[in-house]
Amino acid sequence: MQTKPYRIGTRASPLAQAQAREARDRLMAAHDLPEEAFEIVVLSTRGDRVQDRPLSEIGGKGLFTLELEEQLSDGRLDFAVHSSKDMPTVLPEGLHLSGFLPRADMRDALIANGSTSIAELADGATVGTASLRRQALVRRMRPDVTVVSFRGSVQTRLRKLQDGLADATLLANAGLVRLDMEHVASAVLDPSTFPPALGQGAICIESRENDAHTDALVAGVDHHPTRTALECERAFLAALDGSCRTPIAGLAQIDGESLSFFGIILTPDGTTVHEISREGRAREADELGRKAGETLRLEAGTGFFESWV
Ligand SMILES: NCc1[nH]cc(CCC(=O)O)c1CC(=O)O
Repeated sequence: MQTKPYRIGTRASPLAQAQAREARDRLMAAHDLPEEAFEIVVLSTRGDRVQDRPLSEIGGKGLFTLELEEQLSDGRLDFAVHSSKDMPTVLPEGLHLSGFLPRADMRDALIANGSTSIAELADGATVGTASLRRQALVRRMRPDVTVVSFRGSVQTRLRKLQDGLADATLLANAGLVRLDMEHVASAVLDPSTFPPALGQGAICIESRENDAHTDALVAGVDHHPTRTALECERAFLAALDGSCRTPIAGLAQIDGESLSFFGIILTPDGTTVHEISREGRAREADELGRKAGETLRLEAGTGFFESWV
């Protein structure tokens, strides 16, 4: 019997803390443990502190996980809770993703003062987003739209919208749901025309590879179909060397033993697009994602990746 509480690491944003509580609540239910068996440790990360520049400029996704991973590696934390889409494909040595909670809504929500689609936005409207994927997907449909950088927590971005810094913004619907803010969405966008980020909507748990005790705990909440979908999506991302500089989107869906995958890469202005769809077996998720990424990489050619970095 564990005597000290499990130390759960999370970033400080309200969304990150809601995700940590969801992981804790699921672990409590799965193992019939009291709330006191867990302690949620809130850390501020470099990615959270630097909000005036796009992520792609300040060093990418790793900045959101660095502080948590340091404390995880040296044993100050037992595990960390993250949004899968914020996780780099390569983790620090000795750490692994030991669990995936059941994926929530993976779609993007449009928040646009009444417009219920990208097509309906006013001529020359301004869209606030710091995501290269969202920027490219919007500009693909609406080259007349101007994109302005919006970073910060969900609350910060909604405040910027209210302050008139843009006519519309896009947020992960899963985040709105977790914050009980679904009502702010003007529309939830169809993944076939507005594909999500790889990993969007799925909460993951990161822990030490040699910590069998934590692995056994986390196994109680690991959701197999979500893990399989994420294996495919992360293999796709890794094959494309998914730096934060390439607009990239996609989705793996599991139906029993089968898997269907859709992936897309674009130039930031949305004028050049390469897409791929693949059907296969769930048990080959990793290979299917990797091959889809390699195929797309060849099709696009090296010039595609070098044209704007
Ligand atoms: N980059 C920030 C981030 N990371 C994960 C989510 C949403 C929650 C999720 O995808 O599970 C968000 C906010 C957003 O994109 O609106």
